[in-house]
Amino acid sequence: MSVSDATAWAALTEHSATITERSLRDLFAADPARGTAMTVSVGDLYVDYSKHRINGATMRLLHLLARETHVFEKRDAMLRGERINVSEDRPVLHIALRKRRDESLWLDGHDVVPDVHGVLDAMGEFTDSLRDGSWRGADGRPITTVVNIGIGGSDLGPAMVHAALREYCDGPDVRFVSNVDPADLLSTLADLDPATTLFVVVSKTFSTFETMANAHAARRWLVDALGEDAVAGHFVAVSTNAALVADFGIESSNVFGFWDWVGGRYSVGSAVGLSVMAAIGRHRFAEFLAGFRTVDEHFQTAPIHANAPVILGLLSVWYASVLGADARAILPYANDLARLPAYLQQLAMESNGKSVRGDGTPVGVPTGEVIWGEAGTNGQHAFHQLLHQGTRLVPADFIGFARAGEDFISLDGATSMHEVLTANMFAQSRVLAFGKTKAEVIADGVDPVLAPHKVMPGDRPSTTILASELTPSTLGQLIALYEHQVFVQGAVWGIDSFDQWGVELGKASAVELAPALAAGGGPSDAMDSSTRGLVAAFWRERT
Ligand SMILES: O=P(O)(O)OC[C@H]1O[C@H](O)[C@H](O)[C@@H](O)[C@@H]1O
Repeated sequence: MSVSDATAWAALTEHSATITERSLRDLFAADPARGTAMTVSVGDLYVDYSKHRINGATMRLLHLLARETHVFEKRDAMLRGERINVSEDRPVLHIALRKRRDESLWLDGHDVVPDVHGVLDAMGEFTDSLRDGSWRGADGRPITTVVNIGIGGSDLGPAMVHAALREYCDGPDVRFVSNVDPADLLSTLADLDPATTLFVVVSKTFSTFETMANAHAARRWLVDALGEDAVAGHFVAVSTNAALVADFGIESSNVFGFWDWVGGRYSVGSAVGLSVMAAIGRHRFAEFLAGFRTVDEHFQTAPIHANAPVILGLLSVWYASVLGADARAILPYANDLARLPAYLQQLAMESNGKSVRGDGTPVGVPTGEVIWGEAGTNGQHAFHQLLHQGTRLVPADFIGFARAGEDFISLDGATSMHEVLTANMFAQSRVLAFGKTKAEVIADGVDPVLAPHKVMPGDRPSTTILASELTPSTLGQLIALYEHQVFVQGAVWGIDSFDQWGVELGKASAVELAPALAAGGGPSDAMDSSTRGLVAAFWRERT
């Protein structure tokens, strides 16, 4: 059944007209307990969804929608290892990465948990040797810098997590190179000594052009300085493709594997997190995985009305598909989470930016939102104007923490900077929701002619996720919360959230075009007139 055929769908569409006539001021006045009732706790995360354009009836209809679209059956099919990634004929088992050693998860008669822990143990031994200095580079000195080379899921996850856990990084310096733009690699290597640098080449397929180009360039940089024999001590790989890693010249003992049932954008808890483990150590990495597990277990067991990823997934469907919101803002009030919006862009948009369902038929309703955002308070001085007074509906996710690792006293000598930061986060969601009427503006003494400019419309929805502190565990919880939210969206829409065919044609087209830009190339009549013009302009500017 297509989502638009569900009984709940017609009911939600009808209900949307009446609920959006009611302001959030009105809804809060009608139910004094709303601000605490419309909340859910999972692990260390307190999730407040009271500032959404919903009431109890909306939630009941959304629950019906989840039942009619078999969200829980689809979740259970994923957990049983069924091949729910239909277009690639693969199971989807990133939750296995977070299982405890004493648990099991059977796939085709084989328990994959011992495999997962075997790789984690190997990662632990390797990263211990980097961290204690016993892994020696070509001239006998310990490694001081790890350079992670990867792109997409092989970069965004480890880069985001490494930045987020800045306060926990006590191992070698870790840097990230992803772009095929030579500027990325050059700027990263500029101040490095090859003898104390180790490269981690991360690629699920080990055939991604950008990663292979950067890895080969890095190899040349190293070999030019230290000779061919140095490669073994300065390159390790993370991949599912052992054969291609061997062709590159990395020893099999220096390869950390994972499996095709881990999607790239769901892989930061696998060996793809090797650089993170090097930075924070294996015990902190275990805490990170335990954080995921807390939310995995909640997703599997919590009833529908108290299941945080289910609630958040259904709310995002409500906005994207029923109320017509095209975008969602991710606003972490934590500078160390500055890369979270980029990470969630891949997680959400590559998963659910689809138009057809698993069986190839059209979805029939708008799907994945445009995800964007910036760390607070920076965004307040840039784009929050549009959120507050613009014409578009952009639900926002505010993410903040009760405690800061380190803090400074603020300007008034009494409040800390972290307290001011958090006050800003609470204030933004409050003003977005409740606004300021024309009468209130005029009551402040504003000239009635100018008052419309200062009216704050309100009724701008948001979720607030408040955690105790940004730690490996709470970060794992937050990521798992979003992973499962994305799952719930895809389940309602009936799409395959685990493939990414939309990125393939662009890659093939770049390969086809590259010779036209290389020596001896140039525009050709076979090209469309725009591409021909661009290639001609490229050559004009070159010569
Ligand atoms: O890890 P790799 O195989 O190198 O893939 C890296 C990335 O490239 C692909 O184009 C996909 O769009 C991403 O989902 C993937 O994470």
